[in-house]
Amino acid sequence: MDQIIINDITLRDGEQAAGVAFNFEEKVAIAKSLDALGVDEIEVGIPAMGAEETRAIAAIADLGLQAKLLGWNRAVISDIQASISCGLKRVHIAAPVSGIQIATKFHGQWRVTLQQLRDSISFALDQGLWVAVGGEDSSRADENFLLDVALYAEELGASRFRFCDTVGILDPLSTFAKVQRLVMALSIPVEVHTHNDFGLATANALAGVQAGALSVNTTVNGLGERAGNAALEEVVMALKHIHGINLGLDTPRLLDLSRMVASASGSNVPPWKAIVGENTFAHEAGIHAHGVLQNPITYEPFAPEEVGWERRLVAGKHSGRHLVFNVLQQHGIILNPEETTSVLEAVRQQSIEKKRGLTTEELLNLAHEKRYSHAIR
Ligand SMILES: CC(=O)SCCNC(=O)CCNC(=O)[C@H](O)C(C)(C)COP(=O)(O)OP(=O)(O)OC[C@H]1O[C@@H](n2cnc3c(N)ncnc32)[C@H](O)[C@@H]1OP(=O)(O)O
Ligand SMILES: O=C(O)CCC(=O)C(=O)O
Repeated sequence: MDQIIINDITLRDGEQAAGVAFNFEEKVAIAKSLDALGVDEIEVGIPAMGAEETRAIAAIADLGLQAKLLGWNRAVISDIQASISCGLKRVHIAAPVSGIQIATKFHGQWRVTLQQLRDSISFALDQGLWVAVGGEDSSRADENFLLDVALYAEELGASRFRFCDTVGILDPLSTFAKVQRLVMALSIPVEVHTHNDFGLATANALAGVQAGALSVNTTVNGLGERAGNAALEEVVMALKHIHGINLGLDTPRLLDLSRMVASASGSNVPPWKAIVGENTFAHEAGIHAHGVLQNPITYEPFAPEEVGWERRLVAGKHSGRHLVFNVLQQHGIILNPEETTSVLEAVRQQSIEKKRGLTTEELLNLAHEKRYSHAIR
């Protein structure tokens, strides 16, 4: 399998999540962090949105980042002009391809859709731009029409075609079949763009890659329209550890990037969120901790340091003797078996009362109390 390109769209589809609005500084900082991580491409936003957005995009274009920058455009010449005025050299041009969307946006006039696509691609190429084309709602499009539009875009000079599962209705098998059909028919690379409406965005993105897509759209934390997009951190780590495709990104930066985007989007990451959630490398359950203490891979798919985390042992309702003994030992307290059992019982009780795991300080206090009560017995 060739090198896979990550085209991160946090600054475009990510920011389209309802209620999310990055300011100038946040957009620039996120672009810099994506670049430092090593993503190949960044879809920086939608220049047609107007002055504030173009100011941020132009500032990002001025940074001289390694990553290639793309502006998102409708198949409308004024959108492309706005991209050019930001200093962008690459444009993504989107056209609806499903009957549903052509009915809504172009009153069912598919010829007009194709004319607008042709005019905007030709205009962009005449201006010396690199052009990618997106088939919006590809997954619900008639497959022959989709293929015709993609071939038409290729013939007009587009350098890549984006297959969009715009409302996230595919599963990995159907994604594979639809993407493979395009890959086999086109000479230009195919990009896969997936949504998480049924929780399948990452799985579908990976299926797209397995089908031959050479480029994947991702967003940090999976931020995006409705239930979001394929999460950057999930796609990158799954490609590496499930499919053996190491993109060479500086993955220990993923955690800080996730926190930056969570803060800028005002959307906290749930603790159980893959890769960047705070429980990803936390172990409370006795059997897990017992295993991890001997060999971390017993209950971890890869080392926490790879993505910026440290492993944590949390004393709580489900803990066992080994965890309690070990955490206290790390703090210089060696308990005998009787004391350990007694601390463990108290941990369970307190955890239920507090409805959370205990902090290290709370565990240490408990250990001191129990030791003292055993000593004076
Ligand atoms: C699946 C996706 O994520 S697509 C990206 C969606 N992102 C956004 O919408 C966020 C940014 N959007 C905006 O700021 C605005 O919608 C703008 C600036 C693009 C357009 O704003 P407005 O002129 O006020 O139009 P509005 O948003 O109400 O309607 C969208 C218009 O774009 C048209 N349109 C939608 N998609 C396309 C397309 N791919 N190509 C050409 N025209 C399109 C619609 O038919 C409608 O046209 P009309 O004004 O002639 O009826
Ligand atoms: O780029 C396109 O064609 C549309 C992308 C998109 O955001 C979507 O289809 O969900």
